[in-house]
Amino acid sequence: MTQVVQGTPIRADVRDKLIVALDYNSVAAAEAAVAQLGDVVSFYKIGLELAVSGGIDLATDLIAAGKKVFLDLKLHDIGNTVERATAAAAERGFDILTVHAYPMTMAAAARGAAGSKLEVLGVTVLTSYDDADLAATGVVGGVTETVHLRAGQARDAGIAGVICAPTDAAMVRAILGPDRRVVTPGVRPKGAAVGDQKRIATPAEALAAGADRIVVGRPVTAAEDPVAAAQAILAELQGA
Ligand SMILES: O=c1ccn([C@@H]2O[C@H](COP(=O)(O)O)[C@@H](O)[C@H]2O)c(=O)[nH]1
Repeated sequence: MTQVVQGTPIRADVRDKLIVALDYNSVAAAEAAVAQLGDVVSFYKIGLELAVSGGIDLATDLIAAGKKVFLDLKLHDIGNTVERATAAAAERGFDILTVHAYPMTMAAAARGAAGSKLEVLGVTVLTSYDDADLAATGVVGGVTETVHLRAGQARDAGIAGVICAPTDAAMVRAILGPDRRVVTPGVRPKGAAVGDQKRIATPAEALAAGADRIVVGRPVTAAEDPVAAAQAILAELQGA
C-alpha cells in the first residue's frame, strides 16, 4: 500500500531505508508497536533486549507479514560458533545480521551466510563511543582511524557491508564503494533527545553522507505519536 504523508506518496524504496529498532522487553510490547505502525514501517530490527525476551520467534511472524527483519546480535565468538549461528540466522529468513568487525569473525560470518540472501554487516565502532570511550577499551587509534581500518577489513572479508555512525558514512562509503551496504544508527531528527548516542546526524544528513539505510529506535518508539514520528522521518528521507 502506498503511504501518503502530507499529500506526498512515500516510495517503497524509501520506506525500506528506515529500520525501526524494536527495543522492548516483551514480545507483546513489540507486537503492539508493529500493529500501531502498520504499513508505515516495512523494516524492523530485533536487538539484544527483545531477543532475550523471546523476540527471535517474532521474526517469523514479521517475515510472514511481508516485513524485512534485521537481527542485531553483534556476534563475536570463535569462528565455528559464528559461522553456525550465521547459517542459522540465514535459515530463519533474516535479512540482516550484525557481527563485530573483527577479521576472523567477519570471515566466519561470510562463510555462514554464503549462498543465502542474509546480509552480514560488521559493527565498526559503536555510535555511543567517542575517542575516550574507545581508548578505554585498549584500542590504539581514535574512532575515525578505527572505523577506517575496520571498514577496509569488512570489505576484504567479503561481507555485505558495515554499521557505522552517520558521521563516518562518507568515509566508509569511499572505502566500500557503491555496491556494499552502509547502515547507520545514531540518527536523530532535529530536536529529538540524543540519549546515550554520541556520534549522531539527522536522517537526511545520514543519507547525504552515503548511508543506504538508517536505524531509528527511541525517536519513533518513545514518541508521543510513533506513527507521525516515523512518517516525518520518511518524508525527510524522501526529500533528501
Ligand atoms: O553502533 C551501534 C550499533 C547498533 N545500535 C543499535 O541501534 C539502535 C539505536 O536506537 P536509538 O533508540 O535510536 O538510539 C539500538 O537498538 C542500538 O542497539 C546503535 O545504536 N549503535
